Parts: sequence; C-alpha cells; structure tokens
Amino acid sequence: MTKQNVLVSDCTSRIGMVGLGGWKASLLPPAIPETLAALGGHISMPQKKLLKRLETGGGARVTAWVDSMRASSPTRIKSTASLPETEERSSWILRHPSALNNLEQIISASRGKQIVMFLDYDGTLSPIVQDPDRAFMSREMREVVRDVARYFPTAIVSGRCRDKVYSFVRLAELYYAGSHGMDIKAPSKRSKCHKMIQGNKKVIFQAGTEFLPMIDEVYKVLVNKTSSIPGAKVENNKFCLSVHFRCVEEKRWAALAEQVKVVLSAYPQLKLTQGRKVLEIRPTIKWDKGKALEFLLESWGYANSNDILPVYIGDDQTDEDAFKVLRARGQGFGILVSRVAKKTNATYSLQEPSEVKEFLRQLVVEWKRLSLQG
Ligand SMILES: O=P(O)(O)OC[C@H]1O[C@H](O[C@H]2O[C@H](CO)[C@@H](O)[C@H](O)[C@H]2O)[C@H](O)[C@@H](O)[C@@H]1O
Repeated sequence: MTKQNVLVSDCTSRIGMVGLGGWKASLLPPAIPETLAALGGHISMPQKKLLKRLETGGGARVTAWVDSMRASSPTRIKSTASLPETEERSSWILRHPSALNNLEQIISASRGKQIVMFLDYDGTLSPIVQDPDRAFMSREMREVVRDVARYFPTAIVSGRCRDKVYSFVRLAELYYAGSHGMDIKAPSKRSKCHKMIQGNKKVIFQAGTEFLPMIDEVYKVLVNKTSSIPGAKVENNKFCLSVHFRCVEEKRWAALAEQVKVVLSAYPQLKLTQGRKVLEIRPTIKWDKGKALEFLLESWGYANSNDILPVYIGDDQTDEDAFKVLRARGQGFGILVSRVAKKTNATYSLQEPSEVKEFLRQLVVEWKRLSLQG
C-alpha cells in the first residue's frame, strides 16, 4: 500500500501532514496490473483491444505498444489544413458541440452560480510544438487567463512539473496543479476573486512524495537507455516522467518502446499512460487530474455546493479523468480541445488554443455584462 503525503497549510500558514478523511480511502493503488490498469483507464476501445495484447509478452507486446503509440497520435492531421467534414466528425460535433457556438447556453447555466475554471496547459493554452521546452503561451492568451482569474477561481492542471508550467504561464494569481495534479500550490498573489473562496486559501498538496527518489532514478536510467534513439527526449516532471517520441522516426518507435518496457519492468510501482506522442510514467497511486479537481473544489469550500459551475478545458487523454468527475457530479462542463473526433467525456469541444482564447475572452465579457444587469 502506498502512503499519501498530504501537506496542507491553513490560513495561519501552519504546514502539516493530514489525512483528508474520504480522500485517503480512494488513494490505494489498484489491485490490477499497473500498466494495463493505467492504460485501460484512459484509452478508448480500439486501443484497449490493442493493449490486451501487451499481456502476450515478447515481440507482440512491443508491436502492441507501437500500434497504441500510433493510435494515440491524433495530431497526424496537419493543424493548418482545413478540417475534413467527414461523417464521423459531423456526428461527433453534434454530440460535442462547439463551446464557442454555445456560449449563451453556458452563460445561462452560470446564472446565480460561481464559475470555477480549470485549464490544462499543453495543447490547450499553448499550441503543440516539437520541442517541449519551447511550448510558450502567447501574450494575448496570458492576458485573457489573467482576466479569467480576476473573476473566477482558476487553476492550471498540467502533466508538467509545477515549476515548469509556472515558468510558462507566469501568473502568480492562479492555482497550479502540476505532475497530473500530484503537486498543487495556491497563488502567491491574491486576486479579487479570492474573497469568494471560503475554504483553505493557502493549500499545498503533494501526493506520492515517497516516489520522488524512484522517479529521479528512473529518469536517469531512461535518459541513458534512450540516448541512442535520435529525437527521443525524457522530461522529468518531478512526480512523473514523459518520454517524448514526437521527434523520433516512426521506424524507431519499437526500439524506444522496448527500452521503456525493459526499464519499467523493474519498477512495478510505476504505471504508463499515453498522451500526445508521449509515454507518461507515474506512480500507481489513484491520483489524477480528476482527483485534483475534486481536491481544489473541496479546499475552496465548494465540495457540496450547488452554486458553482466548474468548467474544465483540456486536450489530452489525462484530462478525461477530470471530464468524468464533472459528468459524475452532474455539474459544470468539460470542454475537449481537438480537431479530430475522439471518444470523450467532455460536453463541448473547441478546435485549438486560439479558440480556447476566444472562448475565455467572450465568457468573461458576457459574464460581466450579465452581472452588471444584476
Ligand atoms: O497536461 P498537459 O499540460 O497537457 O501536459 C501534457 C504533456 O504536455 C507536454 O507534451 C506535449 O506538448 C509538447 C509541447 O507542445 C509536445 O512536444 C509533446 O509532443 C506533447 O506530448 C509536456 O512536455 C509533457 O511533459 C506533458 O506530460
């Protein structure tokens, strides 16, 4: 059983280790094989079938990894190309309509409620680029997010290490949940909307700190093992790791998968998930972006509130955990950022970060107009 270190500092700035009642019970590691549990929990049916084959071992197992790597790389459609209005996409868009085209509906759902905003970073606030160290956010996007945080409690929820995502966003008035929500920190600067938050304003949370030395060790091993594969890049996200294959030639994906598989086989306490041309390695603890969303709502004093409208915007498989939480609560909306039809628990969709910016901008404008009307 893994131990959770939950560090919460209250308004008197006391920092201590606490058990969060209900939280503790849900933090046990899954009793099923880690890799399959992780992948099975995050991917759509065809990929699930592919991953069944991971259990068959040997060469077939790596082939299945590579098939899965291909299947989870939806950016194969060039971002500048106009969208092919296929039947599949048309029916998908009916099920997940554009959040921009439905702004009025979203605004009307927020009547009498406090909007709370959760934003993923890569592919949501910044466009996907080849080099993860250069995934900068535009100045205009930063201004829009700053404005959002003026009126709505706002958190960035990212797979990145918290410090790294902060270095991109650079807004001190936001909450940051890094490493897929395993590392949460409150704003260093208070914004106007802080008055609305009733609960713990100075929350600091870390899940799985006991894995930090292991993650560091695996990082070094993976850097070494993948150094002969051109384009492979291992990113240390503190509580988790990313093995990027965006710049690796497809014919070398099998070699990369094999290296990762060999390394991971020595660490059964770590599991694998997949993102956009990235293999993500993290502890087998039951903590994800959905749990981070619930944790933040609780620490803001909104755990059982019917007077909030949570909105979560994200583009990745890992964001599905948060979309699922909103569906289960029957509260708020998940918005998937995607140009291609994908199985999702989100309610609405947006095509790319520029649409996210426009949506957020219009949301603030409309919300202000409505609140002035009283
Ligand atoms: O939760 P997120 O904020 O979306 O982070 C998920 C991963 O994002 C980054 O990788 C992705 O974006 C890169 C830059 O555009 C791109 O090169 C890469 O192919 C994408 O997978 C980040 O580098 C990872 O560590 C995050 O896990």
